[in-house]
Amino acid sequence: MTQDDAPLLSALDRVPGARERIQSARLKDGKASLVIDAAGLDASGRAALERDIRAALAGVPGADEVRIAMTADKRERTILAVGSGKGGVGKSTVSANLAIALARAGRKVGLVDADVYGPSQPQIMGSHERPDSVDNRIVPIETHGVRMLSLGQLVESGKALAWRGPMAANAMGQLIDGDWGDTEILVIDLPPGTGDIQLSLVQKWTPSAAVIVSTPQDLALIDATRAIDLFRKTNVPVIGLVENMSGYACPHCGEISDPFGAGGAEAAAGVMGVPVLGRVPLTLSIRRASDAGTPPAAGEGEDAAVFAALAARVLEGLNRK
Ligand SMILES: Nc1ncnc2c1ncn2[C@@H]1O[C@H](COP(=O)(O)OP(=O)(O)OP(=O)(O)O)[C@@H](O)[C@H]1O
Repeated sequence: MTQDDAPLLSALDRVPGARERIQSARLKDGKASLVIDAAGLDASGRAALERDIRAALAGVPGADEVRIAMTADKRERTILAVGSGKGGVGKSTVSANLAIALARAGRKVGLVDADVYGPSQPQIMGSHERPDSVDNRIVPIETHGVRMLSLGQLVESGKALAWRGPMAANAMGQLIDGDWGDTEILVIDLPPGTGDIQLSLVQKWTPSAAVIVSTPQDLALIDATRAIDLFRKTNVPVIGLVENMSGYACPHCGEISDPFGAGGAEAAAGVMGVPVLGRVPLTLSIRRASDAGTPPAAGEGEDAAVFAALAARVLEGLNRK
C-alpha cells in the first residue's frame, strides 16, 4: 500500500471488523479497489460489510468509484453422501435425522436433498419455506438446527420432477454450491441407485465419504452392495452401512419381530468389508414423525438416541478416513 492509499485505510478503520479482513486496498485514478477476505461470513454478513465499507468510503477524496471484491469462502467442508441401492429404504429419513443428530453433536451441518425423483426433505424436516438467492447463490433455509436446500424448494410442491440426468445434476450443483457459510458437514441425500446424479456428484464435488442405507432384505442388500461398489470404484471411502427398518417393535406389547429378515446387513457388510454403523428400528413413531415434519432426532427418547449413536459412529468414521 502506498501513501495515496492512507485515506482509504483510515476511513476503513471506522468500519468495525473491516480492517483485519482487508487483503489489499488501492486508490488510483479516482478508483478505490479493495479485496476483502469474506471467510466465515454468510450472505447477509457479506452484504452488510460491503454496505458499511461503501458508506465509509463515500466521503474519501479521490474515491469517485469503489470496487469491492470479496474472496470466496474456501473453508474446508466435509461432503458426506448418503446413498442407497434402491428406493424406499428410508434414505431420506436417515439423512435428515443423521444431519440433525450431527448438529446436536456440535457440528455445523447442511443438508442437500438431491433426490430428484422424490425430494422429500421439506416434508420430513417440516419446512416448506422458499430459499432466497443472493449474488446468484441460493441461501439455505434453517430448520431443526440444520441448514437445508432441496430440489423440492425449486419446483412447485407436488409436481413430479421429470428432469433428465444433466438437468438434474445441474440443479443439484446449484444446491451444493449454495451459500453454506461456515457449514462443516454437508450431508447429501442422493436419489436411489447408481446413475448420472451419483456419478456427477463424485466427479465434480468429490465427497469425503459415503454412508449407504439399506433394509435387511436380501434384495435391498444386493442393491446396496452395488452402491458401495460405485463409491469404491470412484475412490470415495464408504464409512459404513445403516440398517433401516431393522426389526419391528410392536407398539402394544413391545415384542420385536423381523418383517424384513435379520442378520442380512451384518453378513452383507462383512462381505463388502464395511461396518454396520447403526440399526434404526421400524417404528410407527418414526413414520409418523417423518410425515409430520418433526424428525425424531430433534426430540428426546429412544428414537433420538438411535440417531445420536449413529451420528457418533459417523463422526468416528469421518475422523478415521
Ligand atoms: N425406520 C423407519 N420406521 C418407520 N417408517 C420408516 C422408517 N424409515 C423410513 N420410514 C418411512 O418409509 C417411507 C420411505 O422413507 P424415505 O422417504 O426416507 O425413503 P427413501 O429411501 O428416501 O425413498 P426414495 O426412494 O423416495 O428416495 C416413509 O414413509 C418413511 O416415513
